[in-house]
Amino acid sequence: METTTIGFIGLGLIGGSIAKAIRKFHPEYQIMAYNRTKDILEDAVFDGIVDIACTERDTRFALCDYIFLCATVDYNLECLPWLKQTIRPGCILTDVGSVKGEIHKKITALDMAANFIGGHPMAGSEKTGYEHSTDHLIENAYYILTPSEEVGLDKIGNYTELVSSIGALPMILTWEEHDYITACVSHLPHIVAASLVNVVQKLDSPLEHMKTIAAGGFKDITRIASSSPHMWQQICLENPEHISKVLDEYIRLIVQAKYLVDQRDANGLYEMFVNSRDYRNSFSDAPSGPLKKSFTLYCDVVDETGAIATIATILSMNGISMKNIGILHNREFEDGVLKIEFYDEDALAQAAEQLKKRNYIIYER
Ligand SMILES: NC(=O)C1=CN([C@@H]2O[C@H](COP(=O)(O)OP(=O)(O)OC[C@H]3O[C@@H](n4cnc5c(N)ncnc54)[C@H](O)[C@@H]3O)[C@@H](O)[C@H]2O)C=CC1
Ligand SMILES: O=C(O)C(=O)Cc1ccc(O)cc1
Repeated sequence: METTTIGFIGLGLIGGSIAKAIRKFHPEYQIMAYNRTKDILEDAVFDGIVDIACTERDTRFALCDYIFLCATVDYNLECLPWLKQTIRPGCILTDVGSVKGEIHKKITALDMAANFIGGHPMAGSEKTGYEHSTDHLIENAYYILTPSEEVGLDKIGNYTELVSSIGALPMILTWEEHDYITACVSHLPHIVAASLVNVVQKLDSPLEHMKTIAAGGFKDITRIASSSPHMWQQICLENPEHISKVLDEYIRLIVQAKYLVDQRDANGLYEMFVNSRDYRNSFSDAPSGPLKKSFTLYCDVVDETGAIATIATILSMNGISMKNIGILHNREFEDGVLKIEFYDEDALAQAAEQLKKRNYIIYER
């Protein structure tokens, strides 16, 4: 039986991470890629991630069962007319862009809808480039699929399975739903983070006291302000109506907050914070989906020799088996935490209890 062939146009943070995840879970698949920077392709071949390094408009893309468009939005769009002439009839063409409207409109205009399923992994980082890609970036993250209306159910089924098989959680939405939802939970937060950082820059004195003492809360809420300015510029330009609509509501809430402050409205202010606290606490940080539930805790550790061994010893002395242990560096835990995975809920609860007893700071998700 012929093996599945997957093509990538653009092999940066997201393309590289998807390619690495496919290599991890489907080592037998054939992966081909084109990237503007040749060195990246050479690295990916050297890493064993890519089998075939392609040139621009390489005719070998005709062999692909899936093609992931993971370059910049404008380049992805630019490739479509050529892809229309190149792909084979059964090929699933997909992208990873943060906004879906523009590509769907272009796909329809080019009469390519029978092959196109938009994609958007809801995971990323403020860093870009293949060198920051990992095989676990999209693990346990929602992966939104926006099938074109003309795409067959068999293709949707196959693509959904592929997404699940590489550890992500597929969720099907229309592109309109996608663009409205992400305007609120992804695009607005980036604008808010940028504005917060800019307000400090504007109001701070030459001695930069504000910048110096900005504490954990400020850093948490503005971490995403370090993301790629070019990428977020493009996202805002691609999704202006939805972003403007959610900004209207956000500005209304900010004006209301100012009014409560100006009025010294103790009850109103309290209500505002109670409401946001309770609603935030009701968010699930651990997405549930077709994947097996994972029983994981995160623990702050001092960066010194033996710190991990001490924790491992505490757990084993209490008869608690670990499935996995390792240092995790991501945007949420800026300085790195120890991630410990257990086999079941009971082991997780016991481990949390034992570590808290010894004053370790534990985060459960
Ligand atoms: N960065 C993030 O956190 C997330 C990004 N996305 C989406 O993924 C897409 C890609 O983002 P990243 O992977 O972060 O960017 P990136 O900058 O890491 O990767 C883009 C890749 O495309 C290549 N490229 C750019 N122009 C090209 C051209 N003309 N020809 C060939 N290759 C070209 C670059 O060399 C680079 O390797 C964006 O559209 C973004 O909306 C989606 C989810 C998360
Ligand atoms: O939640 C965010 O905005 C992120 O930090 C990572 C990210 C960036 C861009 C996306 O399209 C999806 C996820």
